[in-house]
Amino acid sequence: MRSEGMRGVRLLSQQEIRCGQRWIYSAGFNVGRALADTGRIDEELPAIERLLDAGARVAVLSHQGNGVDDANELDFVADYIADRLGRTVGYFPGNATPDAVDRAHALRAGEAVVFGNTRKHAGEMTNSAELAGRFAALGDCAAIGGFSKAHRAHASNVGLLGHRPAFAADSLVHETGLLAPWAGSSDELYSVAVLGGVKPEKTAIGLEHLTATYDLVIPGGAVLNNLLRALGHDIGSSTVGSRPEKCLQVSRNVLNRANRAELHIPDEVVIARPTGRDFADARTIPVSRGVPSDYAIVDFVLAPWVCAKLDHLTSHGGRAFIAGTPARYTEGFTRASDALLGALGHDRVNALLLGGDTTADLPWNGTKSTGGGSALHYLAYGTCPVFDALRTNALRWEATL
Ligand SMILES: Nc1ncnc2c1ncn2[C@@H]1O[C@H](COP(=O)(O)OP(=O)(O)O)[C@@H](O)[C@H]1O
Ligand SMILES: O=C(OP(=O)(O)O)[C@H](O)COP(=O)(O)O
Repeated sequence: MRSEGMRGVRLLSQQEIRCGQRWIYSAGFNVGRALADTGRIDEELPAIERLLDAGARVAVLSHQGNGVDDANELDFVADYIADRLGRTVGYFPGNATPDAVDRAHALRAGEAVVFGNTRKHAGEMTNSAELAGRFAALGDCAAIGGFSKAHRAHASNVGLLGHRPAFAADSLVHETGLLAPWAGSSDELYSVAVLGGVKPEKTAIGLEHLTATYDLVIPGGAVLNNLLRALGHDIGSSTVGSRPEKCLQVSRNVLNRANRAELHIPDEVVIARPTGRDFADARTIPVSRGVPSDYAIVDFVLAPWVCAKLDHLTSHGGRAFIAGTPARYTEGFTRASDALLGALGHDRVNALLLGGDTTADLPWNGTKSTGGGSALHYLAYGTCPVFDALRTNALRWEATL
């Protein structure tokens, strides 16, 4: 696979910023009010600060995703940015109305305003050109950050590029560079991918592609649950994620074909009964027994053969990543995750954690990517829809700016 990366993309860092210039800054904060992990905000700060230092007027656009239910508004993000940059940063709840355009026009040189959640609009996820045109009215040129949604062709990151000259923010350059050691296959480095969490990309992209390029794939979360379904096991009320039929199909395909990777299917899983608030009656059972209908899989036990492979990884060195929390870690089911983090934390292992919840949930001081699905997309295809759109945009607007 040839990685397109940032080839042909115009970079914000190489752009001269003029005082008074009106910039739209497309980010992907997608974070709860508790700000458990500020990585997705922090990585945009240097570029936003540079724009403001140069006297630009900056309209920040971002989404709060489907999983973040305690924060539909982004006022707390504006406050956090203001605090970190030591500047006044306003908040305006709308983003595609005449009022929002007025607010953007009222920006003074060197001032930023965070606009409301772009996911409020149905047209955001369908990449409506009409909605993108209304976002575009907030500025004259666009800086595209938000690596965490680079795999999504949405109005606020891809559609916008049909209307304005656009440049990749520093965060996109940083993230694609960071991921390079984990891309492709390697005959020298033993390669381990842990795929957990609940989002369908972990199966549809991660399981589908990493089984072809890595040596060992360890599924957890909904990835494991869908694989167990595909193997005919009863999984009770275990989580299967938002696209179970698609994930079941991918799981069947992977199980029925020859893969480079060995695939860990545990002999034993930890199950518990969801009570609404937490879990009761946790116990370890053989997978073959089937999960009772009122129980869910919350964790799993690494098989002895996979523990031996992890010993090989730590003694010979290699590369590894975790995309998606392997189990219900924050609810106290830490068995598989602790074992995996122990192996990945070894100094011979080049290790990475991917994604918003994964990096917020797990204790990890090593390398992190802010992208979960987007990072898997980039590792699988060597590009993401946002980079492709930025390349097209560079050709179209070459003569301007
Ligand atoms: N077996 C499981 N059942 C239900 N949820 C799980 C399970 N294992 C992990 N999870 C949940 O997955 C979530 C992370 O998933 P996801 O959003 O896909 O990760 P990321 O944001 O890192 O891409 C965590 O909050 C974790 O509680
Ligand atoms: O959190 C995100 O992705 P991730 O869970 O794959 O890390 C991105 O912000 C994308 O969110 P979305 O899946 O609501 O589009």
